[in-house]
Amino acid sequence: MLHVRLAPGPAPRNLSRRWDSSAYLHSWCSVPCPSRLSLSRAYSIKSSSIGSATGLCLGQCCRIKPLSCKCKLGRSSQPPPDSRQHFSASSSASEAVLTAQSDIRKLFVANEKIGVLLLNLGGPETLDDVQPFLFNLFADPDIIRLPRAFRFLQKPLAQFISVARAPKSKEGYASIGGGSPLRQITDAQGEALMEALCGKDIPAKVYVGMRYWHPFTEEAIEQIKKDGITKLVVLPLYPQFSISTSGSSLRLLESIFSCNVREDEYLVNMQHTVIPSWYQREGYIKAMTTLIEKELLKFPKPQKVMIFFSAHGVPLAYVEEAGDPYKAEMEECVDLIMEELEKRGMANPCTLAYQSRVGPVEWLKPYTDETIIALGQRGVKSLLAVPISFVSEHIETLEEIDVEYKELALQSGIKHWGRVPALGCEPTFISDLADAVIESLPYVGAMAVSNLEARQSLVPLGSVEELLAAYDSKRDMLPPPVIVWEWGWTKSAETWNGRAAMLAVLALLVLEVTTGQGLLHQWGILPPFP
Ligand SMILES: C=CC1=C(C)c2cc3[nH]c(cc4nc(cc5[nH]c(cc1n2)c(C)c5CCC(=O)O)C(CCC(=O)O)=C4C)c(C)c3C=C
Ligand SMILES: [Fe+2]
Repeated sequence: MLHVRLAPGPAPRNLSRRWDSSAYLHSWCSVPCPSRLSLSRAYSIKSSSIGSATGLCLGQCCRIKPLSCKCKLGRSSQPPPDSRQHFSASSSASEAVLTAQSDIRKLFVANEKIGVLLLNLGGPETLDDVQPFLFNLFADPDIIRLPRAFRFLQKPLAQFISVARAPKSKEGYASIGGGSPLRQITDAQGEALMEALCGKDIPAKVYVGMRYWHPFTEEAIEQIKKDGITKLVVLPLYPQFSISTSGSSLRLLESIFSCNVREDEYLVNMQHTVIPSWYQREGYIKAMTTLIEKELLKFPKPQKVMIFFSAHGVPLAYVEEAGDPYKAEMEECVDLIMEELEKRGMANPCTLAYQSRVGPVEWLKPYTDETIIALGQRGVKSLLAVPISFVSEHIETLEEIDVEYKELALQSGIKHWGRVPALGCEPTFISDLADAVIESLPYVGAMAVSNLEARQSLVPLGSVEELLAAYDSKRDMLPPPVIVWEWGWTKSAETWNGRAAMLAVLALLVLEVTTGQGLLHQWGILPPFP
């Protein structure tokens, strides 16, 4: 069990759009926001161990030598964590600012070395990387949930699916230049963040740890260790929390820490804090709104444009069975952006849908492709696509949205199409990330220092731990069956066909693994039977 100190959560919102997966269009309603897991806080834990990554120090100004850094101390205008508010609520003023300054100054007096670990998904850099990258992704139990009895099949199944999917994926990566731009963009964001922190008088080194490709999180932790970082802020680059993204990376960190706990004194003394999600931050919301505003103005009639938020989907069971807050956070995020747009005098209609589903199970609805067709049928003529779940350009913006969905939209009767670029290194956004890091600093190691049990795990008590615990307790369960059987080529039939195919694949794999004979061995995908 961990001790964790939570910063106060966002103030309750009293304006909320009612999101209903059966409806494509949403309207304002004055109902209180439903209670939900609030993860948008900084959690402090003293970790038992920490380790590696790619450092991005830009040089002179940001060297991890706080006292000789040319950054001036005491200019920070960040409120301390205890006084943090939801951005639409008013924040208390100068007293809070002073407390923050003195908290942060204390870190310098103690001559700490501050590190920021950016967590991201990673992407194949060449076409040859695609299949091994997919293997890493599908071998992650937070991506493919096998029943406990079938866990031994996780890797053979990952091998099978990655080989089967690689040709289609390769086509996609080939069409965007032969690889994912994710590493380059994330590195650039890391550099920009380091500069922004330095500009706010916080010398820190930024590391990038990817989940499924280079630079891997393990490498980042090794580098952090080599650099002797003493206080680490863990910042997943996903605005909204999902078990499948930030959750998976945090679980990996947890396992790295607990593997090292007995043998590594440095990691035992390392203190860190996690910022699990930050979709509600003022700078992020404003930066997104500004990007949307700019693109709207490119349409012939900006006020008539349907703003079409397209989020990466997750299987429905993550939300409904495992308590993933992803959908709730996504909906609130869209509400906040739309509120900000309204404040700026724009009252466009909007829609939220989910893209990029993979495999035979049901995913969050409405689906992006079906929604585009429905909007076309309803006579919508102008559509502005807004990728909302990720802050870098990647295959799903550059290929799926820009090519596939655009084509579908034009075929569906939409005449004017636009797409909002991903945030990348947009200055307001980067500056806000730097603020998030600074606000979390006083929490680093604040609560768990004297708690031995805190050394056992990264995932803190409170919302995140509850969330992951709930997920763990359900992860053996397959998604609920489709209860109403419909005849014909329906979604229900598709789902059942998919499940039947999945079971058949599993049965074949069991046979192969137990007998050592079959196609996968013949093709050299599985090693020869001992
Ligand atoms: C918030 C963002 C993302 C969520 C949630 C997410 C869940 C999720 N993804 C898959 C399967 C695949 N994802 C792939 C690539 C990929 N996914 C995201 C983001 C989220 N995924 C990113 C940023 C990328 C990398 C893109 C790049 O430029 O390299 C892929 C590989 C690409 C492809 O073949 O389509 C797969 C497969 C699942 C199953 C899942 C939830 C369980
Ligand atoms: Fe994905």
